[in-house]
Amino acid sequence: MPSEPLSQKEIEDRLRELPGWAFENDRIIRTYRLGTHFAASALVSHIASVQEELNHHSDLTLGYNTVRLSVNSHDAGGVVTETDFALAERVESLAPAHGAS
Ligand SMILES: C[C@H](O)[C@H](O)[C@H]1CNC2=NC(N)=NC(=O)C2=N1
Repeated sequence: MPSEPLSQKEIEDRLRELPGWAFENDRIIRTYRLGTHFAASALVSHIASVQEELNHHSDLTLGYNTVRLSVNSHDAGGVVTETDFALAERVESLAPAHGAS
């Protein structure tokens, strides 16, 4: 997966395809809301398995009924790359089955 920094325009273009995601402090971020704390913890576990598979890891924050992801590419110097969006797209594809919004 290319780890070249994406331009601001490229990031904005990609975010248009990912409702709920935003660019903040050189990271892409998303907060999911779940029905229960246990559902939120299950989503964290599922995301962690995908992150291990991709070898790309976000900062995951588990709240009462929320899961917050914040990610960029350390190996590229702490900027947003295609790999971050690959992770975001994988999480977007698995989140609905958890009842996440
Ligand atoms: C050595 C290991 O493969 C690398 O450090 C991986 C691990 N997970 C990672 N996660 C993130 N977010 N960025 C990276 O550059 C990265 N690199």
